[in-house]
Amino acid sequence: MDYFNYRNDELFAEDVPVEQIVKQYGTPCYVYSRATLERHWRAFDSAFGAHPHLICYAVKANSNIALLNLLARLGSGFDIVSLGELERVIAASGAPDKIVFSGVGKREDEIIAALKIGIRCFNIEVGGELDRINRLAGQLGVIAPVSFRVNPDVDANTHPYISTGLKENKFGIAFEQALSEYQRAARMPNIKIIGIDCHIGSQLTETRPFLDALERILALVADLKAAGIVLHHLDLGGGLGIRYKDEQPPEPADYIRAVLDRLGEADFEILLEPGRAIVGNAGILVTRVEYLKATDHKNFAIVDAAMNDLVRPSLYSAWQNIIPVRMQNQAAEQTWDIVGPVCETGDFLGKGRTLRLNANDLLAVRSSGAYGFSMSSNYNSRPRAAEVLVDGGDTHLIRARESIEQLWAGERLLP
Ligand SMILES: Cc1ncc(COP(=O)(O)O)c(C=O)c1O
Ligand SMILES: N[C@@H](CCCC[NH3+])C(=O)O
Repeated sequence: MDYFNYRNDELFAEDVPVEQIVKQYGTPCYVYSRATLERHWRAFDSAFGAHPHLICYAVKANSNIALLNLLARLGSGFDIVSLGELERVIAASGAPDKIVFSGVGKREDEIIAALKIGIRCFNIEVGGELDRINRLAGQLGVIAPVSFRVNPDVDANTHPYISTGLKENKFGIAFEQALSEYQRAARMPNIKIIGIDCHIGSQLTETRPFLDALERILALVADLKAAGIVLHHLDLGGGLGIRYKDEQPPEPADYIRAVLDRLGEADFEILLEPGRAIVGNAGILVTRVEYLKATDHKNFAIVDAAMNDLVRPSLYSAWQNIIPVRMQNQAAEQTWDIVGPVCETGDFLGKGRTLRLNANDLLAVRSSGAYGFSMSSNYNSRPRAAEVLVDGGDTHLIRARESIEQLWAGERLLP
């Protein structure tokens, strides 16, 4: 359920006609719904009831500071993977002690910044990172709170590019090495072990792989306890999928109930790092049809958004629904490839879509709130799209469309 619906054949974002947003801000344009974003976050948070927990929204899914700030106001924590994301959370008034820092390649300056600001936890993904954090914490005279991201080697049953919990993936400490890494950490003077972490992949549509991973993690937790290492929290990562087409992912409440049922009396604080499930269906990408091009083989609708704005179709062959902003019956129904202006054959937003189209029509690509703007680029020297947040009947420009001059800001001619 979201808040992008038709009223009298016209698409609305909450109470605002999408056409009105386009008149004000142009295309291509990302449009987000505050009500949807907040409802999705609360669905995770409330499912825990009284069980100690922290929802750490995965900033990479959509890192606009207005959205981060709305989540911070709800009490959200944040899962970050870079200094840039750390600074975004701070700029959005996120609480440092609710930040967990994931990622396989944390640089020294990133670790130092996180230690200085006092984040909740480092999710360590490689042995050398433990040594580095211990050394830098010592230099700063602080104790670093850590957990290890363990690779449980379970099949998340998702697209191979977004599966992260198999032993051939680069992520996390190998399951077999985890115990000895924890023991090594326990001997370090500037390290405090507080938890364990895993994240097995993204766009998961079943509960089973999550529970398989949890089983592996709990086995390790028992081994750690036997070795005298007691944990405060379990971080089960993100990855819960959304409906793009006909997927039927579990509701957050179903997933969380299954986790809590399995935990029984165990009173670990549970951390989750959902990204897509919170913001994916809270956003659309609005684009205008520039030209219609019919050939003997195919019909192309050439639109003004492209793979630089939304790369998921090109990168993962991801299917996202494309719908008209205004339903109309004048044009004949035909099958279209919806393509962008970028000079790549792989530049498409959707293929084989049956639509009634005229040049100049507006289209909305649904489910674009996650990994849409945050993965956008300037390829072909295309300024990045505007981002607009709708709140009931109000619209807020939360990121201005990039100007042409911004494209080469920072570049220099030789003297
Ligand atoms: C460590 C980590 N946590 C959380 C997420 C968020 O994943 P999702 O957007 O699928 O919930 C990701 C991305 O897959 C990740 O790599
Ligand atoms: N960017 C991917 C998901 C990767 C998640 C990052 N760990 C997508 O659009 O589906």
